[in-house]
Amino acid sequence: MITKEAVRQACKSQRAALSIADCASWTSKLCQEILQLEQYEHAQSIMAYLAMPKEANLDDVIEHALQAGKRVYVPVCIDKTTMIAVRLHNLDDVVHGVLNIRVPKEPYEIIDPKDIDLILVPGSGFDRNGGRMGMGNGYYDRFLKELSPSNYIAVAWQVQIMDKPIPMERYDQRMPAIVTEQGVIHVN
Ligand SMILES: Nc1nc2c(c(=O)[nH]1)N(C=O)[C@@H](CNc1ccc(C(=O)N[C@@H](CCC(=O)O)C(=O)O)cc1)CN2
Ligand SMILES: Nc1ncnc2c1ncn2[C@@H]1O[C@H](COP(=O)(O)OP(=O)(O)OP(=O)(O)O)[C@@H](O)[C@H]1O
Repeated sequence: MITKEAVRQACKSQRAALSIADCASWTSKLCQEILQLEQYEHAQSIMAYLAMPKEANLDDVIEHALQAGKRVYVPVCIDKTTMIAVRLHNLDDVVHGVLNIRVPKEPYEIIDPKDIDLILVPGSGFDRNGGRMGMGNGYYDRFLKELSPSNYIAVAWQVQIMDKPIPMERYDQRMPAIVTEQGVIHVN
């Protein structure tokens, strides 16, 4: 049997092997796909994430949302298991936090996850049934646990959609849909 960790390493190394030029070329298409989502259009508050290199980048979506007057939140990990959503007013108001991920400057304006209209969820790999492989700390699994799937959607590059099912465990949250630069994959 292939272990979850082996699949995680495969997903992560596959993403690391992407070229920066390819990622850059997919970014504007991805942004367009997200802006077209009905849930995005209707959302007054969104939670995005500040992408790591080669991760599906949402900076243009964040910029658009801020311009459109939506409230924007991004994740901040405060310990090994807990992630909070912190308001971002400006993409320039960030510092480099743990693992070099950008985070808003303190003091943090924290929101209750239940009060976010749309959460864009990152991952290292997904399958067509909404199976998700994250970075391995279970941050999003815990964060999404009590929320309705209508309030979140996964984001990835199309090459991160695996043909084989992602091994799912008890705590793993299935994604209702995945948006990539090639469109939306709806899960039955
Ligand atoms: N852009 C972005 N922000 C995010 C996440 C994410 O997936 N993407 N997260 C989603 O949960 C949380 C951060 N979780 C992360 C967990 C591990 C690693 C990571 O790269 N770990 C290293 C090993 C640790 C180390 O270098 O010390 C690795 O996997 O090689 C990155 C993010 C919150 N913020
Ligand atoms: N709701 C929860 N309560 C307790 N433990 C949890 C919960 N959700 C996940 N975990 C634990 O967290 C650990 C990491 O989970 P998993 O491998 O699914 O992370 P991931 O989804 O890949 O990571 P991330 O969400 O941080 O990107 C596992 O040991 C899992 O059992």
